Amino acid sequence: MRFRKIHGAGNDFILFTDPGPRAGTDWAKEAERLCARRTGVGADGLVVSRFVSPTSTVLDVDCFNADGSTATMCGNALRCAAWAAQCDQGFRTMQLRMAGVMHEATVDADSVWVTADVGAIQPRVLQTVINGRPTWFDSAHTGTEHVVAVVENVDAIHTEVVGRVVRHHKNVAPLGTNVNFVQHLGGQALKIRTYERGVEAETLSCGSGAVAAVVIATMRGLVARREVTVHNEAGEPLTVRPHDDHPNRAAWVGGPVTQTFEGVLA
Ligand SMILES: N[C@@H](CCC[C@H](N)C(=O)O)C(=O)O
Repeated sequence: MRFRKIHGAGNDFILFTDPGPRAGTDWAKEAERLCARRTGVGADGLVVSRFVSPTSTVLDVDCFNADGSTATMCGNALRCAAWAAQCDQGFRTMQLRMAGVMHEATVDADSVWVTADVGAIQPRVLQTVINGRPTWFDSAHTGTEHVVAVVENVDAIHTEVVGRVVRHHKNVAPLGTNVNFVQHLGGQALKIRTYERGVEAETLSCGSGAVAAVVIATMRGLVARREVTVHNEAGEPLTVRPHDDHPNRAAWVGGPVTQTFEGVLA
C-alpha cells in the first residue's frame, strides 16, 4: 500500500489517498504502529483521504493521532489532504469532510487554506502555575478542544511539562484538551507553542490551535479581527483570517504543505 509522508508547516502525517475499501483495516491500530518514531514511519498522525465519488470534488478525510485516537478536526491534516488532491486530480478548490463536518479548501501556489469552525469560547477555564506565576487558560473550540494561555515569552515555558499537566486538568475532563501557549509579538503577529493531545507531545505546528490562539487573542483585544500571522516552532508560520461569509463562526487557516517522500508499506 502506497503512502505519502507529508507535513503541514511541520505537523507531519502519513497520508493514504483513496486506499480502496480495505474493510478489515483497523486504522487506529495502524496509526499507533506507523506513527511510532523509532519503529514505524514516524509522524504526528495518520490520515486517510477518499473522494466520495469518482466525479466529485468532495473528500472524506479521517485523521488518527499518533496514539490511535480519532481527531475530530485537524487543520494541518486537511491542508495536506487538499494539497494531495490538487496534486493528483488538479482541483484547486474542494470540500473536505472530517468527523461529519464540512470544510472548504483552496490550494494556492504557495499556501493551502482550509476552513475551521469556531465554536464555544470559555474564558478562564483553568489556572496553573507556570514558572512561579499563576496563569489562566481560556478555552476555544475550533472543531476540537483547545485551551490557550497568553504568556510573555513562549520560549521560557517547558511546553511538554506544563502541557501534560494542563491536558489532564480536572476542569477539562473527561475529554482533555490540546494546550497552546501564545505570545503577542505586536501588531497582527503571534508566536505559539502547542502540546497536542493524542500525540502527547509538543508538535511543530497545529492548524486548529492557531485558530484557537487567534480567537482568544482577538477576544483579549491583542489583535484586530483580520488576518493574523501565527509563528510556530517549525519556522513556517500559519495565517489565520476570518471567513468572509460568517466571520464569527469560521476562519481560514493557511500555510505551506511539503511532501517529504512517498513509500510502500512492507
Ligand atoms: N494538529 C492538528 C490538531 C490535531 C487534533 C488534536 N491532536 C486532537 O486530537 O484534538 C491541527 O493541525 O489542527
